[in-house]
Amino acid sequence: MTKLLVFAGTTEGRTLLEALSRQLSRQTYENGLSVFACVATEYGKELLQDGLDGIHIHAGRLTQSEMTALMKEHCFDFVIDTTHPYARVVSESIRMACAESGCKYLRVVRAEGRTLEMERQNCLFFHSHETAANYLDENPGKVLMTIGSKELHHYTNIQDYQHRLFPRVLPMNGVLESCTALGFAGRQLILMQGPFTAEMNAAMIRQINARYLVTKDSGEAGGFNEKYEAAVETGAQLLVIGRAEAEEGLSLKDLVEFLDETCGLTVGDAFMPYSTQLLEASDETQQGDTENAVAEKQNERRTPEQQKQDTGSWFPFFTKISGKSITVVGAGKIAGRRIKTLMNFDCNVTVIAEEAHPEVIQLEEDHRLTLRRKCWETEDISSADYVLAATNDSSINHEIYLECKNRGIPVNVADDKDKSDFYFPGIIRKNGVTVGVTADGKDHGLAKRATRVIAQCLETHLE
Ligand SMILES: C[C@@]1(CC(=O)O)C2=NC(=C\c3[nH]c(c(CCC(=O)O)c3CC(=O)O)Cc3[nH]c(c(CC(=O)O)c3CCC(=O)O)/C=C3\N/C(=C\2)[C@@H](CCC(=O)O)[C@]3(C)CC(=O)O)/[C@H]1CCC(=O)O
Ligand SMILES: NC(=O)c1ccc[n+]([C@@H]2O[C@H](COP(=O)([O-])OP(=O)(O)OC[C@H]3O[C@@H](n4cnc5c(N)ncnc54)[C@H](O)[C@@H]3O)[C@@H](O)[C@H]2O)c1
Repeated sequence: MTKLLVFAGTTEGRTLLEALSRQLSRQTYENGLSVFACVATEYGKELLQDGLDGIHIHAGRLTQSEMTALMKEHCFDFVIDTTHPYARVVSESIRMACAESGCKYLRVVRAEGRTLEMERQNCLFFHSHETAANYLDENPGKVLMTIGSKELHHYTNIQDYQHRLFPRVLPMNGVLESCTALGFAGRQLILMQGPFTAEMNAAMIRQINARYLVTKDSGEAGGFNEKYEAAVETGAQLLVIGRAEAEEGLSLKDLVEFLDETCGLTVGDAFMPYSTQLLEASDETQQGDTENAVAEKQNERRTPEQQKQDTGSWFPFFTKISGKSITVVGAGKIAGRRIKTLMNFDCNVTVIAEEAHPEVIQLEEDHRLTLRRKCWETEDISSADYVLAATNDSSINHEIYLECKNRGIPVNVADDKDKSDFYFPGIIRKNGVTVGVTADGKDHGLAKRATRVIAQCLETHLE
């Protein structure tokens, strides 16, 4: 009998547990494997909700002595630590508890240092302040800067930085002077000394309506965890500059190989690299029949019927948008997101909406679009080359659709894909490359995840 305890809470943890769960479902004898999992956070619990048959999951933070007690009670052969790279305190406790209970400790580290899981949680990593500044220059929205004052000058090339950036710096005369010299006015500056709690960070993000939080890869002492938690909670994107020092341990693949060899298991058979897993996770969990899904995915040979199903219905022509007029009806959550994306392209955006998202209002104040605060009327689209119908009233969206058909204007209807002439893709722009992502309108969550994965990949690999 092999008894495993897995401290999860990251994508690696979930991937490992799913593979172990598949191993358990294949087990024909009783005394082969038993798996106990611990997750500390709500997020970890959410990730683990589906598809983990046969695994006992404990949710909630354990103290070191509770860990030791659990380990002594179950006499685990191996305790596998896949906790977050920034959760150093937790790793340390697990290590100590293993030493006290005599269980063998195995640490899983990320091959690339990080982090599809963090990417999903709104993190982007940059090697230098320059590349982060370039990114911010290309992506609109307010920014809470928590890198101190010495490196701030890297960010003054960002268009409109005096309005977009809110540096949080130490309350010292010299610091204030250097920030003022860089062109930051009093209303942009937050002069406060830390440490800051996650709640405090979140409140500041909300107060300035920041879309981004910029931090150095400072580890615990720099309050990284509190910033990370605040970013996750508010939905702000965390831009992390620099790399944390590498941690020692096994990659997930090596760990699985080790388990298979040492314990006579075949976990590796059901193991897919987690980037693949991430993309495929939703169909897998929805289908429930994970065994079949894995077998199918591993089978390269496809029947003609399957190949037909794989044929895309949406071709990514890249359309010349320069100088074109795009009318967006609605300025809420969805329209707002799309308008922000359009701001990275050279087109004339006109927005028709009764109520507008604050960021759209800000864009109007910055003269980057035309906003007409009114009810939609047919004439509003008369000069449009493309129309996005994104009000929260489906009958209005339908009217817009009919009017566009009447006038031969290509239209996108946010609440009914069957009425759309074009889909709005997930978009990434990096170093002059534009990527558009579609899942053929069949799975928006998948399109979103794929967009995140590709963005991360370009961020890491495209110089
Ligand atoms: C890629 C992305 C671009 C963008 O929107 O910027 C995008 N949807 C995204 C996210 C998303 N969409 C939805 C959710 C809620 C959760 C869920 O239901 O899963 C989430 C998740 C979220 O918001 O987090 C709900 C939803 N979406 C559509 C309908 C109506 C329908 O299906 O008929 C409904 C139900 C509405 C309702 O309930 O009334 C339709 C469309 N959405 C499309 C694009 C088009 C092609 C998609 C494709 O290629 O597969 C398509 C077909 C037509 C179009 O609108 O162009 C973006 C990811 C951006 C990113 O990377 O963050
Ligand atoms: N395609 C997608 O990715 C996706 C995702 C989620 C939701 N949706 C759909 O998108 C639509 C918009 O959702 P939301 O969350 O942005 O809504 P929202 O409530 O945040 O915003 C609605 C916007 O429409 C405006 N509006 C309503 N009636 C209007 C009218 N007659 N004239 C002018 N403006 C009008 C409002 O003033 C507001 O700006 C919904 O139909 C929703 O079902 C699409």
